[in-house]
Amino acid sequence: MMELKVDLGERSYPIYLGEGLLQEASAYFDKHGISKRSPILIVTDDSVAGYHLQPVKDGLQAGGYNVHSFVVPSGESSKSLHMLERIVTASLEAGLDRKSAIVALGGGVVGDLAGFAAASFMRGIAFIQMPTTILAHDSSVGGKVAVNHPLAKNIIGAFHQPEMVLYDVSTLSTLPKRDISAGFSEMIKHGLIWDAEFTSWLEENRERLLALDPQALQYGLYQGCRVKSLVVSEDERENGLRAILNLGHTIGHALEAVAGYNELLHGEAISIGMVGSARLAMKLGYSEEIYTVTKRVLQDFGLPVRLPEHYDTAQIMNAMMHDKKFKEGTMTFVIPTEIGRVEIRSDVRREWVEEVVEQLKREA
Ligand SMILES: NC(=O)c1ccc[n+]([C@@H]2O[C@H](COP(=O)([O-])OP(=O)(O)OC[C@H]3O[C@@H](n4cnc5c(N)ncnc54)[C@H](O)[C@@H]3O)[C@@H](O)[C@H]2O)c1
Ligand SMILES: O=C(O)C(=O)C[C@@H](O)[C@H](O)[C@H](O)COP(=O)(O)O
Ligand SMILES: [Zn+2]
Repeated sequence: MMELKVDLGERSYPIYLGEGLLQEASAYFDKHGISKRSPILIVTDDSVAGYHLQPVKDGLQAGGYNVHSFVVPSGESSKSLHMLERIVTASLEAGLDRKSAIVALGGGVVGDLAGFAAASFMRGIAFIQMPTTILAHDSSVGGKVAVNHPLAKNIIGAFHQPEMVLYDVSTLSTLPKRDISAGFSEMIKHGLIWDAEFTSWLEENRERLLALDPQALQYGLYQGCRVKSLVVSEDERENGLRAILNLGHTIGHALEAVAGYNELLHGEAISIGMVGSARLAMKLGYSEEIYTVTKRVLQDFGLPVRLPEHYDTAQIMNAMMHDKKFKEGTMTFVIPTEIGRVEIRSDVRREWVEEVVEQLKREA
């Protein structure tokens, strides 16, 4: 088992990463003082539930915890106010109180949704992340929790840090192929924004990673979590540095919203968005090499780099105005300046963005 700390003063917490951790959930809950006298609610989705809900429930019940569960349909559409209300109903029916915890067992959708339920129920109760996707090495760390609005991604949310992240990597073996690739999109992002060596390592170890070789996978997840926790520890509430974690997201989030959250997976939209950011970097005078490497590594991991023709550029431009980095009438982009380095730029011209969106439709 490997352990990393997210260093946030009194809100600090550990990320436990290893095989078979879900079977030991009860011992971790004991270690973190989770109450046995107040009910716990596990939120999961209908795919994950089939594999992991019962064993996790059984283990916690055997350890003396009073466990309830709520299962949402799998997919991005569950990150909605409607589903949030249903979780609150389930929490009230199960008798959750201010000493209760909500547990997210699943990928980023369940993590963001259950986390926002924990942040808002009774104005905030304890929250535990049990990630089951590769992408969730990103989403389970850092405390950003939210649901979507039809017009804007993650626009109703909060910062609410978990008590711990219990990352059982043996759950990843049942992931569908498309979600494996999508998960690597955020891992590649962590390399591109922070660590050129890690980016090269990802390229060199692509085959092992895509085959879910346990050693390679755990190293990759550890490095991804490390970058994420370093950045979050510096700037918990995105007053500055944390925005670098948004590489590819200004365009990517707009694509997800325009498509009604049911066409591109988050990791896929971010992949296209990162190629867009590399193209914007060229317009700002940075080298073509950044674009070439970004596109190559994403394509090698089976990720899309081309925007399907039917996406309307004007709609994408409008959706980008709802980005949380859009302030005082100015769009802000995370721009790669070399592999492993990015800059936050507010001097990107609107016509360049339009051109880049059109270029993304012709990406080979
Ligand atoms: N809060 C953050 O900092 C943050 C960071 C990155 C992404 N996100 C959010 O995360 C979401 C995407 O997360 P995701 O890619 O994990 O999506 P997801 O939660 O929808 O999971 C992907 C798919 O895999 C299935 N699944 C999950 N675990 C499985 C397992 N072990 N075996 C088999 N199937 C499994 C799910 O049912 C789903 O169909 C987006 O909503 C994105 O906005 C949040
Ligand atoms: O944790 C962050 O900060 C990130 O930007 C990580 C992103 O991968 C993630 O998709 C996040 O939810 C985006 O944040 P948002 O504030 O743009 O909604
Ligand atoms: Zn993301």
